[in-house]
Amino acid sequence: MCGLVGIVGHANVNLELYDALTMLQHRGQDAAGIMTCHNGRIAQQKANGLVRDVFRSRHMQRLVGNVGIGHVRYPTAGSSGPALAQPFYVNSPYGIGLAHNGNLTNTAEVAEMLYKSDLRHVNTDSDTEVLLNVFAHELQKLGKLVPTADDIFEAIKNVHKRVRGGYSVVALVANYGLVAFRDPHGIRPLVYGQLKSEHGVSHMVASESVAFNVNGYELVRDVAPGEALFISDDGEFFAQQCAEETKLTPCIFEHVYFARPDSIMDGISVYKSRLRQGERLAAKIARERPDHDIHVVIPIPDSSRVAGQMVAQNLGVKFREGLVKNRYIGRTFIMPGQQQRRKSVRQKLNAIELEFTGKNVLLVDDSIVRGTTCQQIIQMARDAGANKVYFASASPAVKYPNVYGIDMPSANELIAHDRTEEEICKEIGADWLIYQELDDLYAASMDGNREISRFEDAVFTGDYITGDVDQAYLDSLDAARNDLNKSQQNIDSSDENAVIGLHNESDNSNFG
Ligand SMILES: O=P(O)(O)OC[C@H]1O[C@H](OP(=O)(O)OP(=O)(O)O)[C@H](O)[C@@H]1O
Ligand SMILES: NC(=O)CC[C@H](N)C(=O)O
Ligand SMILES: [Mg+2]
Repeated sequence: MCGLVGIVGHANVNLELYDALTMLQHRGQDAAGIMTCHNGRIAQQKANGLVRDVFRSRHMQRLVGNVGIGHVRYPTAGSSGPALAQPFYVNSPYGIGLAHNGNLTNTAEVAEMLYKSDLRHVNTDSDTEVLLNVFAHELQKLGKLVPTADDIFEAIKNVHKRVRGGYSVVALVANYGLVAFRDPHGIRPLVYGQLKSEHGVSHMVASESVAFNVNGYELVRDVAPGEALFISDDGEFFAQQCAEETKLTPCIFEHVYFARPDSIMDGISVYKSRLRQGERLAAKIARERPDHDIHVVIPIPDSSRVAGQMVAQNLGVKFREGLVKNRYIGRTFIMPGQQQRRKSVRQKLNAIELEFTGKNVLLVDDSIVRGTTCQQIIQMARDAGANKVYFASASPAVKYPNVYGIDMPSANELIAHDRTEEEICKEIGADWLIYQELDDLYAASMDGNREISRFEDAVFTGDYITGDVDQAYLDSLDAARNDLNKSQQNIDSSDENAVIGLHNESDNSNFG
């Protein structure tokens, strides 16, 4: 998952972009980038690392302009090397920078068309570079020296016809303004907000509404599936539906894990959705184990805290923070390799022994994906002297790959793939395991927005809503991105002879 932001303001927007990216850091820890435009000149800084490490004051001084975009990256295509950090840039037409959250499912075929029919060169394995070139080509075809909002929307209509998958996008068109659009299913989130001041209205588009809060912007609405926004350099706002068929089908995993609880997406408070997940999970536990002997409920920080509280409250059992999180370690699930993930769980979480010793403990997590976290935490609970260790997941078993922007490419790496619940329970070393029902997970989110009748839920069901994902595609994704191959790609990309971004700064040192 990546995080996006785009702003059209009245003065330099670099600091607002930076603050927004820090609020979106949980969506991508691999690389960060900001691109701004002033008097037709584009400036950018992007590199591997966290937001606080990538941008120094000397970069901020150069990132001038009242229009800009920003990105934090969690790779789902190509390596995690610096050449694939976003935004991407193309010089023709106009000079366009683009950042993307999601994943295209027909990248290979579109890349081939770009080369053979559109005569465009793509220099990396990034699906985002492909997406940018499709947008640029469709704009170029219109042959306008000065594009109107309608021209931009026309180009986006053609982008929707050519690409498949999940994509929320922000783009900067030099001298003209900010563009934002969302795929026809609205798989990845995108929200629009405003700040009214004595200078007029400033506009912001972002992955999550928390990016508005830090900057004092008000959430106005979600960008609709298939819809595009264009905000000109001088703040004129245009919006148009650009897809022929649309149906809001947002990713349910945002509500389980990815989004911050203080965000509101597609009209749903993520916090309330997680509270309801906890209520529903407690009800299932009470049904299945009316005479349970749980002494204490302990959440696995961070993401399961909210659901965990409701599980405890509704079961009438004590809630205790028995695991302390090291605040300087990031999210483990979105780290690129299994070795790094495994090590991070131990660095990140530490048990308070007295909450475990001699007790029957119910550990609650939001999800079990590869099983890295729960296996280690269950062992920690035993080492701390727990009597019985039960485990509850606030989402159903994750059995199938994700192809729309979450890096779960390989079914074989998922602990629940081809295993029964009993086998999973044994594998993770728990005394008992319970999963949320899919209907209950749905209800927890739908109660926040009754207009949504379906979520993108393929990791639980294997049903891919874009209709183009077949076994051959899943096999090729697995081959390209399983942990072993990915680590090789990442070694290759860190080689000093590896391709570096053509428009990158040569100096990415962190001093100054
Ligand atoms: O089964 P696994 O492969 O271990 O993946 C699932 C775990 O990973 C995530 O935590 P993470 O540490 O990434 O972030 P968090 O602090 O937001 O919970 C998620 O919340 C689960 O705890
Ligand atoms: N997680 C994402 O949204 C990834 C965006 C894009 N596919 C990349 O790999 O850079
Ligand atoms: Mg977690």
